[in-house]
Amino acid sequence: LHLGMFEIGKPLGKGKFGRVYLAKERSSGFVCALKVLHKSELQQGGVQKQVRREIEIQSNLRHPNVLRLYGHFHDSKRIFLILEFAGRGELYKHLRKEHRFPEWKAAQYIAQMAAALKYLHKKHVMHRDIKPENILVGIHGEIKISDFGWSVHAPNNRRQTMCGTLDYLPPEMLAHGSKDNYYSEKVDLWSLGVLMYEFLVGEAPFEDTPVMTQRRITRADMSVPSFVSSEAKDLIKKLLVLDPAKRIPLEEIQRHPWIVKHCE
Ligand SMILES: CC(C)CCNC(=O)Cn1cc(-c2ccc3c(-c4nc5ccccc5[nH]4)n[nH]c3c2)cn1
Repeated sequence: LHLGMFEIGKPLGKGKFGRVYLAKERSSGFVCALKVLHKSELQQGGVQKQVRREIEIQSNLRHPNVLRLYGHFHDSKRIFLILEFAGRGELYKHLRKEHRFPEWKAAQYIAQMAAALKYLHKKHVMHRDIKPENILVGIHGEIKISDFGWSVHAPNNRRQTMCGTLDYLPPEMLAHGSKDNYYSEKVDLWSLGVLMYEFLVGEAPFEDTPVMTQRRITRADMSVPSFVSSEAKDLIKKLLVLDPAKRIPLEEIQRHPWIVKHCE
């Protein structure tokens, strides 16, 4: 594996720790997204061990709704990640353009997210930092979750908050004031509820000033507009539950009437 075997195309995105380019593997014609990380920047950010761990984890993940990491290689200065190319790009751009998704589309996306999370949790991988900015869309309209922890930074209309948006943080990660305290994979159920709300309403349920957002999250203080169907509202209410143990489990999401109705 080395850079010469790839023909580099247009930039696909840029961020804090790296740029991503459309790339084609010369001999096979295989199209991928080639991400370039500079070792010096990783050192400065103190994240090189984390990146090695993430590469190890993601190389072993195989699911239609989880973005593939096919391989990686490096030269003296850079690390190259061979990532799956998602033919329809970033989900948040579609969401911004359409303002909000029709219920059938939101239900299909949530069903795919639940399937991806079920797969990740089974492999004891969690907290994939669920938010629209971390989701790509494949050529057949299927969603691909990725962990952009390293990259989201580009100025365009991603949520402009300091260290990434608070909107998706569950109460148990705010309560003790630090992100490092113990959390279980139930955090992903809360974030899935926030994602579902944003798909259907066009804005996050606790969107406010940073201080107010934290207060509203810890009180689960949100209201669902009347144009949202009662079945959808029922599922949102079963995900945005303060007590992690009381959130609807992934298996039950896939059997929920709102999902079944739109995913026959
Ligand atoms: C440490 C390492 C294991 C982390 C691995 N994960 C990432 O690097 C997360 N990441 C994925 C990307 C990314 C960004 C854009 C794309 C695209 C893509 N397809 C597009 C189609 C049209 C317009 C833009 C597009 N971007 N496909 N695959 C991508 C992958 C950027 N960062």
